[in-house]
Amino acid sequence: MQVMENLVRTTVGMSTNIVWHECSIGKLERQNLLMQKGCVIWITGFSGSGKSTLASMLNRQLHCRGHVSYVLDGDNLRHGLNKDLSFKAEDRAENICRVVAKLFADAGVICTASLISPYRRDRDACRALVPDSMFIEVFMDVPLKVCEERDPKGLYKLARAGKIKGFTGIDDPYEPPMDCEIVIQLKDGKYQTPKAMAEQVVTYLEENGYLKA
Ligand SMILES: Nc1ncnc2c1ncn2[C@@H]1O[C@H](COP(=O)(O)OS(=O)(=O)O)[C@@H](OP(=O)(O)O)[C@H]1O
Ligand SMILES: Nc1ncnc2c1ncn2[C@@H]1O[C@H](COP(=O)(O)OP(=O)(O)O)[C@@H](O)[C@H]1O
Repeated sequence: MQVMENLVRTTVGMSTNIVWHECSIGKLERQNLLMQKGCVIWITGFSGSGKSTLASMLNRQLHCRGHVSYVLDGDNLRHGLNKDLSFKAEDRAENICRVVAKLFADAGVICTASLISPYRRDRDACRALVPDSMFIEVFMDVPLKVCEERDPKGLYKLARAGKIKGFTGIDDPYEPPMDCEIVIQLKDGKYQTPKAMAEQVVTYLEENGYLKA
């Protein structure tokens, strides 16, 4: 690190001689304008567990209440920003840490990231990137058997037939959270509707002060 005329030049990774610029508008001002607290809602679970369904319904509910929200979906990110990444463990880790949810949350947006994110250490690394209490981890506690029966894209069938290698839950691991903010699970022995799942998350946001400045 070098200091020259009040400018601090530094090196981060491969970026040399870079200087951090402070913005004149801070997080609190953005929060007051939007009347909400930016945060990351991180939805993790098997393929077919309902991550995208919950993300979509949740964002519809937030939008209807006048909140600014955005969805980052693993499948969608892999169509662009993350298209160079495979499903091997190190690429899944890179896939997750490249997710720009932190920036959205800093901008004041309620940002939903919906990714399998199978490894605990990768999710914890993401949590560590955002300030305290801005990271809300949601676990889709849906057994593999149910996800496999749903199989809306036919991927489990292909994985069972050995046509997709390293498929989460079949021949690749999934580590459920040990302690997360929200667990979506059976209620009265039945799966909740997408509307009820989204309401559970909205209630959490309301009770924890995210839906006001
Ligand atoms: N090998 C393997 N394992 C798991 N999933 C696979 C695989 N290959 C392709 N797909 C499809 O990719 C979607 C998951 O992408 P993610 O970016 O969320 O995965 S990860 O977080 O990097 O593990 C996942 O989408 P969802 O069903 O929405 O979870 C699948 O459609
Ligand atoms: N709460 C639910 N009850 C019943 N079916 C659901 C529910 N949530 C999702 N599904 C269905 O399960 C399948 C997988 O959902 P999806 O949201 O695509 O999962 P993921 O994003 O985790 O792969 C879809 O066919 C969807 O309609």
